[in-house]
Amino acid sequence: MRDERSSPSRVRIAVIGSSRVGKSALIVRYLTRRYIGEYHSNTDLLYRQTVPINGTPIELEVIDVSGSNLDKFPTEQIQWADACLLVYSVTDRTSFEYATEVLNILKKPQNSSPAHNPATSGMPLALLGNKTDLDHLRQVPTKDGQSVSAAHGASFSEASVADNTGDLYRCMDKLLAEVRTPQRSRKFSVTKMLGSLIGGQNNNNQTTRGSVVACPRVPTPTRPALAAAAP
Ligand SMILES: Nc1nc2c(ncn2[C@@H]2O[C@H](COP(=O)(O)OP(=O)(O)OP(=O)(O)O)[C@@H](O)[C@H]2O)c(=O)[nH]1
Repeated sequence: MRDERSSPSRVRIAVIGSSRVGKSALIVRYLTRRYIGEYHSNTDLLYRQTVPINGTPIELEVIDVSGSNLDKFPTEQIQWADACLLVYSVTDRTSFEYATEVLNILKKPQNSSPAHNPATSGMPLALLGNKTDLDHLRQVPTKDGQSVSAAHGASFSEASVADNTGDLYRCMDKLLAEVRTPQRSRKFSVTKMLGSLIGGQNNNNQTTRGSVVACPRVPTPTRPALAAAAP
């Protein structure tokens, strides 16, 4: 039975995956129900929106971890988050291997990885295979995603952000609902990290539409304004 008193008023999700798997498209789809086909960003983005979870308004913060810097493991972003969504493309085996690698690191015994610490232990995890509309190009069978997620205690979904299949909403809603425990202690200043994410004085590219805020760490002129996706 749910304990409403333990519900956090704010939930932070890190969305992690290789480049071009559809992380940005997925986040914007979830937050706005709209699909923007082309994004160009080589930096992390932060989105904020108030969403109702089981009838309770939750302040949702989502970090879209850029897939351009895969050589640098996203330790800070994972430590900042309450839950992680690992995204791969079913048409890209390498992206599945990267998501598996991240799950492996997160589940390694404590102290064997800088990302694994008391702040990430027990963190809700979800694995999502995107682009199921491109089934003719599929390189990752559904059963592979199922077995890897089961082995790591992560929930598993496949979805097409382009086709707006319902699984992506169920996946995100489930992850949010799983974040039931009070905010964990953190190893570093969240305020400082958010300051670096949104770029301090360089925050003049911030785009707001309703309660969705996209905050580029550095100006990214090639990224279309989020407002373009809204009615
Ligand atoms: N066919 C198809 N294309 C998709 C889907 N989701 C996203 N895309 C496309 O995949 C490409 C990459 O999407 P992005 O959202 O920019 O991917 P990303 O993971 O944020 O990429 P990085 O910013 O490089 O990390 C874009 O051309 C999207 O239109 C999907 O469900 N089906």
